[in-house]
Amino acid sequence: MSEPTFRVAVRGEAILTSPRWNKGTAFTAEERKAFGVTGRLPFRVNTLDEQCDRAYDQLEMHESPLRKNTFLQSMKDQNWVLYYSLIGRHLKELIPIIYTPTEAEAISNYSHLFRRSEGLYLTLPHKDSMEDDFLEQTKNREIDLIVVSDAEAILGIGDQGVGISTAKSAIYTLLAGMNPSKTLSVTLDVGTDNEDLLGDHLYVGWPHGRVRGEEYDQFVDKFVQLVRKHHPNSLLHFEDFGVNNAERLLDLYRDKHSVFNDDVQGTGAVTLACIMSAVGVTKSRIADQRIVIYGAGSAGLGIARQLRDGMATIDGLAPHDANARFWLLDRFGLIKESLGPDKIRPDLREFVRSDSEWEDIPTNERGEVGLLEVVKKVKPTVLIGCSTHAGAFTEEVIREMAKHTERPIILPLSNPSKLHEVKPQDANDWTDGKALLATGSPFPPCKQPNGKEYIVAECNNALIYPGLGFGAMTAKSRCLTDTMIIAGTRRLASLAPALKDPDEALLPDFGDAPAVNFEVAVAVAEQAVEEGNAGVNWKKEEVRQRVAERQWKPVYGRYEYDPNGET
Ligand SMILES: NC(=O)c1ccc[n+]([C@@H]2O[C@H](COP(=O)([O-])OP(=O)(O)OC[C@H]3O[C@@H](n4cnc5c(N)ncnc54)[C@H](O)[C@@H]3O)[C@@H](O)[C@H]2O)c1
Ligand SMILES: O=C(O)C[C@H](O)C(=O)O
Ligand SMILES: [Mn+2]
Repeated sequence: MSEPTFRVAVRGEAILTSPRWNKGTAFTAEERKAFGVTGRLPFRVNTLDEQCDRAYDQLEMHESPLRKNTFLQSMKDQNWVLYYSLIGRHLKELIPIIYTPTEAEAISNYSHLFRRSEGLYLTLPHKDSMEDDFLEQTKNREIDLIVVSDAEAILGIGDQGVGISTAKSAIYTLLAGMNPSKTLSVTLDVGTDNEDLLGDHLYVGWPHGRVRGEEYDQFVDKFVQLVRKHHPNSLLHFEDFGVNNAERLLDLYRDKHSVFNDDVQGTGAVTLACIMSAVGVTKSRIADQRIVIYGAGSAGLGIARQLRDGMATIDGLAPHDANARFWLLDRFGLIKESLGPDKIRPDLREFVRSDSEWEDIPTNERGEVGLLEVVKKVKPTVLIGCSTHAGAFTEEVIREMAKHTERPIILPLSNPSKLHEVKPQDANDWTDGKALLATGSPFPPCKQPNGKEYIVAECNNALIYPGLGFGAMTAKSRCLTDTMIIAGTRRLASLAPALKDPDEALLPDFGDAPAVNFEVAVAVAEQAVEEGNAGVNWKKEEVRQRVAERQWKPVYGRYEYDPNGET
């Protein structure tokens, strides 16, 4: 690959403190002179490889994953090329450090680990100056992607006040090649109901109860309108909003802007790909599955809808018949009619079971039907957990499921790892190695009764969302349609190792996540072209090359000083 040349306007101390332009010891002698930093750097010029070796040695000195996370975060603040190259070279080892599970620990300690601000913080008491604050950071910038979170439901660890959007956008760069200078991470700080944070004198967010209702809606709307006005072609990615806002905001804005909710749509898509792979192993169809979903929040609903749509588009089942293949449970047990509107969100309506089916089934003292009873009656072929309830899939539940199903498909998806509904090794042991497993965070392989190892796939939305977003962005699509998402999902499913060998993992390895997300992006962009949503004039045959050309790679390139160049 030939080295790109950049005309850069930043010089002196400013270039050394710019994570976008800083090369540290890799500035050449000519560049040091041109940018006025000869006296600010030690003599030796290093290659990027040498810098990565040094950085990796330094990383190794930190023992705990959280300290490694902090070290890498500092490196991101100093030098993007080095940060992304280092992680790219040790992807499998370092994704769990910057992403799940370690990011959960980093976010819950955000105020104590805080060193340097990153991205944009829009705080409710500053709502009147929101446009100025927004423009201060974004004017004259081309922005392709905005990741926004109000941090109400961070992974499974709940309300964190300020948090996750930066890790999610770093994953876009690492796994899809999104240019980091064209991404913006936004925290909408509307307060927090987390008492620990409110009582912590070091808490850096707005120390106020979480604002809800009309005031919240107006605040979010003001932000979305700014995005639409100033960056009409950007993709707006919503992350970890609370269950009462996630789907609602998606529905509100999906016709007006290219929006994507990762917990609903990204999780739905990766899980559909995983189930497509699993039914390949069991030689059945998605439409034949009986699916129990434990935890009917954003992820649970997104998964139910995506699998239901998969039954319809892939197997031709009528949507109504497809709905009947699902049993959803939440904290009040099985979602059935008699729970009433207080306990059933309106968006769950299509999956509510009728009471008459459950009349003779034992309940608890509150009249709720628990998971074990549901498994006994339904005899599910698929059991999915997105409840944040660690250990909910007990030995009794798993053994009961395995009694009726030759190869139970079991996906404990709650993150981080400690919140998984069942440990994969336990599910493996309790099913005599028959379970087809995937988890939300990385786990080591299971030891099988026959002495072999079973690789547990990581069914995490990061296997697909970067590609979905990058595909839509490169094709300049006005929206990210359901059909584009299905195209990406099918492409991901087609890459599943289990398709070639049923003893292999249900999804591709995370070490291959960049290649996988590239394929997803190509499929999404092809679909956008085909359905007439693309804002580019590409033929379908050229999409692959065009997507590849637009990927940002962590290489330094040559710099020439130009006072009118890039900043
Ligand atoms: N693997 C992935 O890619 C992925 C993607 C999204 C979410 N998740 C994980 O799924 C979990 C849920 O995320 P979400 O965004 O849907 O959150 P959410 O807050 O929208 O939903 C959680 C749901 O679980 C329910 N719940 C809580 N305790 C329960 C219990 N004891 N029994 C039954 N239901 C219970 C809640 O009432 C809520 O409806 C989190 O742990 C998150 O990390 C994983
Ligand atoms: O962030 C993740 O690891 C996946 C998912 O979006 C989640 O909320 O758990
Ligand atoms: Mn999430």
